[in-house]
This record gives sequence, C-alpha cells and structure tokens, in this order.
Amino acid sequence: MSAAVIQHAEPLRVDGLSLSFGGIQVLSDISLRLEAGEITGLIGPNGAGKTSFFNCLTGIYAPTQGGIEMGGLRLEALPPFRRAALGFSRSFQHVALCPELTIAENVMIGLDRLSRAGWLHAFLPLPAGRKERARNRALALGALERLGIAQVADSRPAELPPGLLRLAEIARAIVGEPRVLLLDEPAAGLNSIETRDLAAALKKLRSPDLVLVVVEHDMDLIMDVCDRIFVLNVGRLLASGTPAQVRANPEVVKVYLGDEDE
Ligand SMILES: Nc1ncnc2c1ncn2[C@@H]1O[C@H](COP(=O)(O)OP(=O)(O)OP(=O)(O)O)[C@@H](O)[C@H]1O
Repeated sequence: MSAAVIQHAEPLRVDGLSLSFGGIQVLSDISLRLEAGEITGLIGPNGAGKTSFFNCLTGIYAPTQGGIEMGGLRLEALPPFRRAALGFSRSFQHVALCPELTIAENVMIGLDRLSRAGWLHAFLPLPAGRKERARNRALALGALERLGIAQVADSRPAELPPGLLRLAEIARAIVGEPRVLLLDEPAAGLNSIETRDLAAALKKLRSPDLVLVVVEHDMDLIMDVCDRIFVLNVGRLLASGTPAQVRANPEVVKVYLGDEDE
C-alpha cells in the first residue's frame, strides 16, 4: 500500500496534457489548475474531449504527453486503483447502480478503497464482515444524508426516479471522502426539478478539501453552481474564467454557447 497521501486543500495541476489514439489527436497541450474549495465546470461541444480528460485524470487513459500533479505527487503514471486510493472518485454519464442491491448497499461499494478486506467481505455473514458492514452502512447513510436523500437508503434502484438515482450515485462517489470528485454529465436525463435539486446538492458538496469538477451540457446548471469554468473545443483549451466571463466570451459563444438558443 502507498504511504503517500494527498493533503487537504491541494490543487490538482495539469501541465501540457496531450492524448492521441493512433493518428487522432483527442487532447492537445492542456494546462490548467483545478482548485480545492471550488466547483469547476468543464464544458464544450460533443467530442471536445471532456470525458477523455476525466479518463486521463483517473488513469483510465494514459496521456501521450504531459503531467498531472497534486500535493507534490506525480500522478500521470499511476494506475487507476492507486489514484482511487489517493482520493480520486468519479461518476459516469450513465447511471450504473447495481439493481439487486439497496441504495445504501450501492453506496457502500464506494468504500472499497477504505475497506480492509474489500467490499465483498463486508457483505459476507462473518463476524468481521458484520462489523465492517455496520460501519460501512453508517457511512453510507451519512453520505445519503449529506445529499438530503437518506429516506431512500433501503429502496432498490428500480423503485426510484432518475433524479434520486443520480444523487445516490453521487453519494457512492463521496462516501469515501474523496479529495478529487469528477462528475460526468450528472444532469443527463433529469427533468428541471431534478436538475434544480442536483444543483442544490452540488453546492452542498463544495468543501475546502475537495477538488470538484463537473462536465455538463446543461448551461443553467453550470452557470449556477460553478466558481470557474474551463472550455474545451476539439481537444484544446479554448477559454477559462468565471461563469460571467465565459458567458461573455465571443469565441465560446461562437463554438458552443450559441448553440444553446437554437
Ligand atoms: N478509446 C478511444 N479510442 C479512440 N477514440 C476515442 C476514444 N475515446 C475517445 N475518443 C475520441 O475522442 C474524442 C473526444 O471524445 P470525448 O468522449 O472525450 O468527448 P466529450 O467532450 O466527452 O463528448 P460528449 O460531450 O459527447 O460526451 C472523440 O472524437 C472520440 O471519438
């Protein structure tokens, strides 16, 4: 096990990150700094490279060039499980909860990196497993509570609407108290009321110890919750700034935001 830890309130620094598959350049020379204590938005047209960027941060994709650093640790060569152990957590574009498990049990899966024997052990009817399961359930309930949905702890995914499922997924992503939380299109498939609830939940997650990055096409949500926004276009960083600065940037309006009104 790595003795390295990322101290609280460290920014995540990305320097000259590039990614290509064969001859296709997916990300080109991305340099930026993601601050703890802020909600950062990552926006851009379809195919701009947003998910690929997340995949580079979590180690699913190996960048062809560039560095990723946090708290003095070089991360770009670490495999995904090492980055997870250092506190990287993410949610995916499509809801991926296990239908056979309750919401609390689904959230407990997010404690894998903290579990001594792995989460499966905590589900087995052994004394050590029972103790660990009780501890994990309490942590899962805490995460659900933090997002205001503790009442669905014992429901199964099929019983719940998309908005609650999305929040349950985020509960699973935060239950291990990550240092870096990457949310990929959390508002996808949600109606306007669910999106409003999501925005309120995201604001509650803002914390001095957390780098929180949201990829999203819902511009109302992004402009509402984000402190800072980075705009990608065909794999390049096109612009960055506060929501007001990004909204007023003519290049961003031309390649992306202009589409919103059409
Ligand atoms: N594993 C891969 N192999 C080849 N090309 C890939 C791979 N992953 C991503 N790409 C390509 O990289 C480009 C960026 O894709 P990516 O999914 O990162 O964009 P995105 O900004 O997240 O798009 P969207 O908003 O539609 O989700 C696309 O052209 C995509 O086809």
